[in-house]
Amino acid sequence: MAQPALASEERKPAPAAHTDASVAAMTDDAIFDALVSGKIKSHNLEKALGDRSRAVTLRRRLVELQAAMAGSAELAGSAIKGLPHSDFNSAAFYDAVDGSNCENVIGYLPLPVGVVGPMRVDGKDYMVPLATTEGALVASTNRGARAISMAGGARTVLTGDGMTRAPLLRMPSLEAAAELKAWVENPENFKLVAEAFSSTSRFGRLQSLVVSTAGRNAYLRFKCSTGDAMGMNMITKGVNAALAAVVERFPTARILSLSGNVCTDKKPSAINWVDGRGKSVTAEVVLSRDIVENTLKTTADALVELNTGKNLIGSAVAGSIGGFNAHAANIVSAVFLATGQDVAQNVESSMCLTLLEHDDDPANEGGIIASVTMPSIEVGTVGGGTSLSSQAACLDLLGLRGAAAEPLTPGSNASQLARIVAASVLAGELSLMAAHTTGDLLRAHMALNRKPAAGSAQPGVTGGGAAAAAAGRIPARVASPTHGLAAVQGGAGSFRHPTAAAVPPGRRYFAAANHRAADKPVSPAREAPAFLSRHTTTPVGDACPILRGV
Ligand SMILES: CC(C)(COP(=O)([O-])OP(=O)([O-])OC[C@H]1O[C@@H](n2cnc3c(N)ncnc32)[C@H](O)[C@@H]1OP(=O)([O-])[O-])[C@@H](O)C(=O)NCCC(=O)NCCSC(=O)C[C@@](C)(O)CC(=O)[O-]
Ligand SMILES: NC(=O)C1=CN([C@@H]2O[C@H](COP(=O)(O)OP(=O)(O)OC[C@H]3O[C@@H](n4cnc5c(N)ncnc54)[C@H](OP(=O)(O)O)[C@@H]3O)[C@@H](O)[C@H]2O)C=CC1
Repeated sequence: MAQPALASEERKPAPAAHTDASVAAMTDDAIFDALVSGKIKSHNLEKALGDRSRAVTLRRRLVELQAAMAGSAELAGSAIKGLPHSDFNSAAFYDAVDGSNCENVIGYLPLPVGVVGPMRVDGKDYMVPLATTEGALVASTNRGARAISMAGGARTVLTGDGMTRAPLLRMPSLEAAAELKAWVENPENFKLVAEAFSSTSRFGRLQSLVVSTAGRNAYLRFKCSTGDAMGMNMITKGVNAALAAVVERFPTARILSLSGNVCTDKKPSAINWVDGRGKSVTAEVVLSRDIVENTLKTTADALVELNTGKNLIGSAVAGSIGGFNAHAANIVSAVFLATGQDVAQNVESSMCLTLLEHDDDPANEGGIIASVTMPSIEVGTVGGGTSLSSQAACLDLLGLRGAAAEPLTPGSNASQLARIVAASVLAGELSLMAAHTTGDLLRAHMALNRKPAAGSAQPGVTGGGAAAAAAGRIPARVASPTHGLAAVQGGAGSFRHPTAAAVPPGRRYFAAANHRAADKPVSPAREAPAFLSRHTTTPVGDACPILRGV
């Protein structure tokens, strides 16, 4: 296949830079102002400062500000404080865990939490936390998020919302199994069963009950709404009560298990792919040629061709169920870990159909329509691991902690989280697919995903990043001293900050002052000047780049 990667010389030039030493000598307040004004990039802090703890502290201050722009200013402040970075209150943690999250506890496992964003989803900006040990994942998703926000944001639709549980009943005969099915599926009897189900929860409401039979086995697939909970305990409790009503009518039925695998929980299955489980969401973004070429550094033709060959045909050849994507599971798992979801449910939650299509609108020649359709995202904002302090802080960062409060209806927080999961997957898909088209995958991972032994070159990559770029093997931006590859490979590199001229048009945040596309919405944080003025000396208003929309 032709590699339509843009030649490195066609790419935007790297911006002018501070030297690392000059940045390290600045005060924290001065660096923070430089971050806000776009003179220093947040993801370059470690390299520029040579002090990773200081980098994390400064980045947290920035994320607090960015999250404040996306929602409640004070909430964002407490969110980031709730996510520990230097010390950890293990006694409170063990108290919280006991009786709800883990048994036989012997410790805890620190996992790095990175952040992606601001990413615009349905007109609102989000800072999305990702917990992962796969270097390059956050960088990649961040690139996709940037492309999405530059395009005005992702739009999402929720096409289904119901958790399922399918107990297995063993009937004395084939006929009894058929009779059970007919009885349960009769609307009058469904009402009886639903009443018993609903008596167990203020939020769990039975939506449907479909029976599959196999010989004398009957599988009753209950589907219910679960408010803001992911809902597995809730539905299992409801099903237990509902079955009492069923068994009263069919006393010879034997309940073999509350779960008969037709649910299907934590295992691959076609039923979830076809019928949905949890939240069914589609997220879409329309990207212009400029964004495809300058942010993703590829072309529409290359993306469309690869998506067809890899995500559609390749997955079909592999006999995939719901795996018509590049790496949805990467982003789903990372968001799940950060926000306290049941990570085993990433099996079905990661089912995803990625579409990258040419835009037939003549006004968007060279652009693409990108979407992910995910029928089975199982998430909650109450229950399970969501109430542990660090995970709750990550939900706070999204403004989605706990039960949705008035005037929102119960379930709004959980469904919004599912929409953000889908949009984040869209970001990850766009960036990885772009990297595949340009041959950047391995190089990015050698740079960001493998620490070299002291003094040794990276396996699989010879020479420094700049040398590799000069040889045309890697894109200039990856090889730029402002990014990881040069550093890992021993490139001397200096820290750079963009000049007004060097900032690409359409840059969303951290752009040089006074660049703003007039037709794009303004961040809600524009209305939070008091909060901002407490946190930065950068002027609030149009002159403050961080307050600007795309
Ligand atoms: C690494 C990039 C993004 C470089 O890509 P690039 O375009 O050269 O990066 P750039 O330096 O020009 O920066 C562009 C933007 O990317 C983001 N970005 C860039 N660097 C950072 C960073 N350090 N930290 C945070 N964000 C970063 C950031 O938004 C930045 O904008 P800026 O803020 O600079 O204006 C690209 O090469 C890439 O996306 N590679 C793909 C890596 C990837 O997606 N890995 C995921 C795992 S793959 C896997 O596990 C599954 C697999 C592969 O087996 C599945 C399959 O396909 O079968
Ligand atoms: N039992 C099982 O088979 C399985 C369990 N799990 C585990 O289940 C746990 C999650 O179960 P889940 O049912 O989601 O959570 P919980 O068991 O914590 O139940 C949710 C609780 O929150 C209450 N609640 C308060 N406000 C709301 C609201 N707005 N919306 C919904 N509920 C609200 C519910 O009230 P009310 O009492 O009125 O319903 C209920 O008591 C996870 O730990 C997961 O790992 C995972 C897979 C299988």
